[in-house]
Amino acid sequence: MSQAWGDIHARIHTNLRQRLLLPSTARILIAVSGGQDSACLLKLLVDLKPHWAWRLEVIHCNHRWRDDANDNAEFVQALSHRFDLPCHVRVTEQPLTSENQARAWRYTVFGKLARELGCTHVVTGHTATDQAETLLLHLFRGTGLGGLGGMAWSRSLGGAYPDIQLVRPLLDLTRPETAQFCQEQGLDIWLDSTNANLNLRRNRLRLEIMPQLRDYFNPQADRVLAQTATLCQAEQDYLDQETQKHYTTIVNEAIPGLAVNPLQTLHPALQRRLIRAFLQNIFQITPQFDHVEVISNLIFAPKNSQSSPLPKGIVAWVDPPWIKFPDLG
Ligand SMILES: Nc1ncnc2c1ncn2[C@@H]1O[C@H](COP(=O)(O)OP(=O)(O)OP(=O)(O)O)[C@@H](O)[C@H]1O
Repeated sequence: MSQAWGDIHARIHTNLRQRLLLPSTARILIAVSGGQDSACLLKLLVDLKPHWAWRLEVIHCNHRWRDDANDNAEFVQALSHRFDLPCHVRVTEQPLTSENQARAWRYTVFGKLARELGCTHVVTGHTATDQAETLLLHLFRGTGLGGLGGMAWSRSLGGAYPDIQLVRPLLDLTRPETAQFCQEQGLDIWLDSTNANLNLRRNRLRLEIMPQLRDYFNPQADRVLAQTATLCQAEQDYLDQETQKHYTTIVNEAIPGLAVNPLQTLHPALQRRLIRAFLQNIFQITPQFDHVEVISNLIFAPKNSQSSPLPKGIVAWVDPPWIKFPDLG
């Protein structure tokens, strides 16, 4: 056993044990695109299977995006058969026009198949590098704490499949590590031609910017950014709870308005969150930073002060003890 294999094997095993990610004897559906991360995931679970007595199955989703999509599916089937695992391929019937749509379709497929097969867990090959890239993409786009939160190690698949857990056992491995693992294991990987397209922001980040961050700023850049994402997630969860706690005291949906006096006593972070939640719930708008600031500025403003217009032409005004908003019915 090579050093790297032993090291990664032990790290995954420890994470599985300490975080209670995948119980012994569980029936597990492994999501495999054929890329280096999910190939690494597949091999690691196969290696660890004797210890945990899992039953493993593989799912590959064919988005029909590329001419070689069928070859990609056959590649995953061959990889699965090499390890004696049943492989299920699902092909989309409707054309998928965006990454988000494709992801939503994949997760429905995962849930449906897991239910059919009696699998309690679906696992994906998301890594610390994915966490780091997502955090940077959100930062550049402009975001609050919410956009900086990382993916969880384990969560319910949700929707129609709340009883099925989505687990990401590789969240503290980096892409360079999964690449090295695949190479040392002599594991063929499927090279997705679209991954080389530098017009896609994530590819630019993955192929050019992340290597520079590792070389010039911190060799552990992926991991420290992923840790930041984890911290942001926890703080986001806490602030969400606090927002919920104050919402009914501050918000009057019938007026509709915000109660100025209790709002004045809160920290600006909570004030902003309450305003955002109010605008979303009452007016179904997704407020930008400036929209929330415009309302924040009314919290200590004199009577009859007005905001500049928000989306849908909404203008708020101060009428103590309320900041009032128009009733759009
Ligand atoms: N077509 C697919 N079929 C099954 N699972 C998929 C598919 N695409 C992605 N996944 C799952 O989601 C995870 C993250 O997807 P993402 O698109 O970030 O990875 P990728 O670049 O396609 O490939 P990989 O992560 O395997 O290197 C994958 O590791 C895999 O577990």
